[in-house]
Amino acid sequence: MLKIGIIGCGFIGRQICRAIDSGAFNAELYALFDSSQSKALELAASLKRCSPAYMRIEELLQSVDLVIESASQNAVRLIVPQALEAGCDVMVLSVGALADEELREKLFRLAEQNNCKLYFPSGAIVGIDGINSASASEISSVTLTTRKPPLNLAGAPHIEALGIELEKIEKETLLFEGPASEAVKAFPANVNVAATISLAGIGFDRTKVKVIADPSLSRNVHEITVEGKFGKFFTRVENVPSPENPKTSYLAALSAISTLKKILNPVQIGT
Ligand SMILES: NC(=O)C1=CN([C@@H]2O[C@H](COP(=O)(O)OP(=O)(O)OC[C@H]3O[C@@H](n4cnc5c(N)ncnc54)[C@H](OP(=O)(O)O)[C@@H]3O)[C@@H](O)[C@H]2O)C=CC1
Ligand SMILES: O=C([O-])CC(=O)C(=O)O
Repeated sequence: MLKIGIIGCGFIGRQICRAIDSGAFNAELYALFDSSQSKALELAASLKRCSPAYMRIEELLQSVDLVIESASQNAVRLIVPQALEAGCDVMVLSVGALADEELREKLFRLAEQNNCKLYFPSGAIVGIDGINSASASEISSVTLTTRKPPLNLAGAPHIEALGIELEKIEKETLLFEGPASEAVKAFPANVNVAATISLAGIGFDRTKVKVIADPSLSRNVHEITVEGKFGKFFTRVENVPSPENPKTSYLAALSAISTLKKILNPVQIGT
């Protein structure tokens, strides 16, 4: 049975643990790790069927088959290379870390050398299936427009660097416009989706991103427009934010759970 280790026991990590704990998967939730040991222990104690152990990273990587990173871009930089070197498959949620070309090439090389799989769930967006299909031919442009309630953007380096007072925003306001390579650094906990789109499509420099704060919204809205030889498509999702971490949409956790299902299931649907 596939042994799973979860790195990061926040909103997404908890949702994945609960899904495995429901008994829906033929997999064992074997180990947890979080920078807060008490958070991981609390999560483990809340589960009914599974009894994952809290482990040091080195021990966890020697014990599991699949590592699910649901922590931070920093965790991707520090832990994912070690996980691949240890022969683990890895699912990455903090995809924005892959804007760093050196890290991206290192991870792809390690995955190949160690015969491991790297999984990037669709996360909080809809349309990755279409981008995957379209990229079998030529894509000419990809644009992501992300709209969030202003306070869901709190703490982002871009907001802090410019001293933007989010609570004073009274109407729809464009806060950022630029390539995905810059967007994921400016908003590392808000537009990981831009990185996933870049990986699937035309890369971090050609993928254009707009981030808009909109006080009339209660949901996190992502729109994608893609044009290429196939024609053109537009997707829009209005995501319910997690009550525990409103920067993150519920759909992102569901997409990780769905990716796990896909990994375990012999029947594959969609691109
Ligand atoms: N791909 C996508 O579409 C999406 C990706 N995300 C990303 O997924 C990740 C998880 O999201 P979410 O569950 O909402 O986040 P949370 O903040 O709710 O949980 C993350 C947890 O991981 C811990 N953590 C952070 N860094 C490390 C580390 N280096 N080692 C161990 N633990 C660490 C945090 O601890 P502490 O609080 O102490 O830092 C926290 O407990 C985030 O990076 C988020 O930006 C989110 C939404 C969509
Ligand atoms: O959950 C969302 O709406 C998107 C998000 O935070 C991210 O991509 O980092």
